[in-house]
Amino acid sequence: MKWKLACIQMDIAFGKPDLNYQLAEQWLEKAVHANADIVILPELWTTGYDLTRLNEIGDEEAEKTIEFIRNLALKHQIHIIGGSIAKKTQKGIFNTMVIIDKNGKLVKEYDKLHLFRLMDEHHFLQPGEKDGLFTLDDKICAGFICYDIRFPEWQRAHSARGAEVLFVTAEWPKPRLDHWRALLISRAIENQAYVVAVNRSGSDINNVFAGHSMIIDPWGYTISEAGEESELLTGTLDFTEVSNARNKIPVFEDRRPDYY
Ligand SMILES: O=C(O)CCC(=O)C(=O)O
Repeated sequence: MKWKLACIQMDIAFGKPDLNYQLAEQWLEKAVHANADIVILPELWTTGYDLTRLNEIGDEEAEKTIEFIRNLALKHQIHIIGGSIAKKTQKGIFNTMVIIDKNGKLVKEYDKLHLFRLMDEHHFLQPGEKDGLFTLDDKICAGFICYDIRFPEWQRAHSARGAEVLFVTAEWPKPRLDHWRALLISRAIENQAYVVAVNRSGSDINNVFAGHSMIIDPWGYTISEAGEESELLTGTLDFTEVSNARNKIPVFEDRRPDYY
C-alpha cells in the first residue's frame, strides 16, 4: 500500500486563530490539488506560541478545530493530521494533536508529553499522559510533537507496538536545525519507520523557525525536504519498505529489553 503525503509548512499568524484557520484552509486546498491522501499541519498552528494569551485564544475542548478539520476531511475525502492546537480543558491547557480520518471520524487526540522549558511551555501548558498510537487505513502510526523527538525511548515505545509511520509536528527554531535533521533521521533508522515531520516557517517575536519539513524512509534516506520558506512538501510512502528494512536487519527481534 502507498500513501501520498502533503506536509503544510506554513507561516502562522501570532495569536490570530481566525486568520490561521483561513490560511490553513487555503493550504489544504493546495494539498487536495496535489492528490494527497494525508495532510499534516504544524504545531500550535491556530495560535502560534502566544502562550500568555492561550486562555483567551485557546480552543475549548478543541471543539472548533475538530469541527473545522472534520468538515475539510469530509469535503475532500482526505485524512488530516491536524498538527497541534492549544486545547482548553478543566485540567488546564494541553498542546494537542488532533487526527481526523476521511470519513470524519476523530481517530486520536495526543497531548504533547514532553513540555519544552526553553520556550516556557511548562508555565502555560499541562503535559500529556497518553500514548500517540493510532490507526489509519489499517496501518499503525504514531504522533509526536516537536521536543518529543529528543526522547528516543518515546518513539521506540511506539514502534515496538507496531507503528510504521512516525508523524511529527513542530515549531522548531532555526538555531537548532542541525539537531532537527539529525534527530529525525536517527528516529527513522533506529525504528525502521517512515518519519513525516512538519515544521512551520516564518518567525514570531522570540524565534525564527527552521522550516525544513522532512519525509524520511525507513532506511533513513530523505524522500523530500522543504527549504526555509512556506511550501507544500509532498512525498510518497510505500509500506513494503518498512517490512523490507525490518526483515533485512531484524532490529526488533534482536533487541534485549531485559538488559536496558
Ligand atoms: O528541542 C528543541 O530544540 C525544540 C523544541 C521545541 O521548539 C518545542 O518543543 O516546541
